[in-house]
Amino acid sequence: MSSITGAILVGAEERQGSGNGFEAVDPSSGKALSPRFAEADAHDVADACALAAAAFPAFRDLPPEDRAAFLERIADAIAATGEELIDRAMSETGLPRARLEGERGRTVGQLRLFAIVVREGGWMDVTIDPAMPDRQPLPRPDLRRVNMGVGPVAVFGASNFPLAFSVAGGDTASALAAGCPVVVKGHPAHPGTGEIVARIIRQAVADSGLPAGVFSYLPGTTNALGGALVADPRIKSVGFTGSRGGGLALVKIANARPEPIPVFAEMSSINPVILFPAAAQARGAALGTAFVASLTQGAGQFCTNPGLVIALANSDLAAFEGAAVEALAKAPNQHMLTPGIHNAFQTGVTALEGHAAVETLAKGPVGDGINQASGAIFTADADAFAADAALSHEVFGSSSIIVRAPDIDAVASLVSGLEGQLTATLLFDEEDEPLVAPLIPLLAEKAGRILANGWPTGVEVSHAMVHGGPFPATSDTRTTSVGTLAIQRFLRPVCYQNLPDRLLPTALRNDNPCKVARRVDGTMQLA
Ligand SMILES: NC(=O)C1=CN([C@@H]2O[C@H](COP(=O)(O)OP(=O)(O)OC[C@H]3O[C@@H](n4cnc5c(N)ncnc54)[C@H](O)[C@@H]3O)[C@@H](O)[C@H]2O)C=CC1
Ligand SMILES: O=C(O)CCC(=O)C(=O)O
Repeated sequence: MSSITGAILVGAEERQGSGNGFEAVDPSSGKALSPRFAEADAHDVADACALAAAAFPAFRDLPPEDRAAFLERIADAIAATGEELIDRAMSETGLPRARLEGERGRTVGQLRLFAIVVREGGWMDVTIDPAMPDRQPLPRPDLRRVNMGVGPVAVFGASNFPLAFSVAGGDTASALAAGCPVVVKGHPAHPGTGEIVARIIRQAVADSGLPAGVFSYLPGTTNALGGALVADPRIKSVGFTGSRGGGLALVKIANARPEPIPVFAEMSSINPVILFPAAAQARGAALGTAFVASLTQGAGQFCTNPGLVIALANSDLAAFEGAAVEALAKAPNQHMLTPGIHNAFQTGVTALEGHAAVETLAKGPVGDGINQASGAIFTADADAFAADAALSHEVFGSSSIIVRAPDIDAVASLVSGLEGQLTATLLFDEEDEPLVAPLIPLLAEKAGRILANGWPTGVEVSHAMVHGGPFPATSDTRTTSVGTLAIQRFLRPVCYQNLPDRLLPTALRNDNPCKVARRVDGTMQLA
């Protein structure tokens, strides 16, 4: 029996909503998928947020071991989902089985990684400056600092990663790891996939003996729903992956609240790739082929998609471009995630095709199905690209512009003119290094991750990863939405001055009952 009922999950309660609801659509056929999903409204938002606020103190103060075990319980249950999850995600997104199975593995892996992080305790950053009663001219008080969860977090699932960036994705995993209850606004493009995962989290909440408000799932299509969630005074932070317009709308709502809150929105990036001359000469064709593989992966529906190549306009570029044209002609035509995303892609590509200063270098094969997008590669010269800001806007999908720069100064000037990016990629050989080195500090100002001789798609979930970057890549450049640093988004530091040991939070007590590494009087002490 299917575990998908179309319900709104407000803590332990299931609701059917009052309106007509909505259906998921299979992007490969355009057909609606049953069942109908309830449309959550402001009433559901208020109830979910009230429950989350009530659950917060107990969840925040849960011993790290118990919170880690809760994350592992969710991970184990997602890992054990059989075909139903993958089949439903395939129907709702058009993504292939292997990709979704990989994404399930990544989702499980990141939950387990956060469990390790929670147990290890470094996230608390326990810092103790012991009292110095005899210090002259003034004594120093006893000061003890620890990080703790900020409160309930609103999470907006992404359309393009129905598992790893959705209901139990990185935002949810890092918020739960930080001790924050989560209210998910599910993405309307994959509500069934969302519900299966939401039910798993809800069951883990119950099996772990946690208050039901630790997790709620609100399916819905309206902006009013997302707006009400961000505006609710009990929500203390927001995680979002999606469009620039959507992310900015939520930032505006969050800033207009009587109590403004942070929004961690990952929005738009064209991920510049810089091709240096020696690399172009030595292996231009191989790089051109690899470029198209990265560009067309998942129909280009990655925020890390390489939407811009900057190269020196010399004869060696021909091999790169020629191989890219050949590879694009063979690239499989893929369904895009939703009719809306497909339309946005077509609009973006049509605008570039019609742009007076842009030449269409190659188009991929045209499919005969609906919502299918053929990839597109354009070229422009450096002055034309720099003269029109629209050319550096994200076209979400397999679309990229190769910009031909006359010399390395023009490359630097193009980089300086770019908006903030998630990634910047350098393709170079050893002989190129004198040209590469001066660009690295410039790129570090622009991007959250700088890669040498690789491709930006496919983000490792690890401790050192930064999947963030200056605006508009994200709305808050100080952190990441992938990797363990993501937990910091949902923490705040609290300092306790001169409290008796018995009244301190457990992690700050003298005998270190949480067994965490601590900085005491400026020196790190291992547990
Ligand atoms: N850079 C990236 O990582 C991604 C970019 N996109 C871009 O977003 C476009 C649309 O795709 P979606 O994934 O549907 O993104 P979206 O930004 O339209 O929607 C994401 C979520 O935010 C909600 N939302 C959007 N605008 C809102 C508003 N004004 N108020 C309240 N809630 C709002 C939606 O209901 C949905 O749950 C794509 O064509 C593409 O341009 C999409 C996915 C990832
Ligand atoms: O490339 C990846 O693995 C992550 C991409 C991503 O964050 C996105 O497309 O939203």
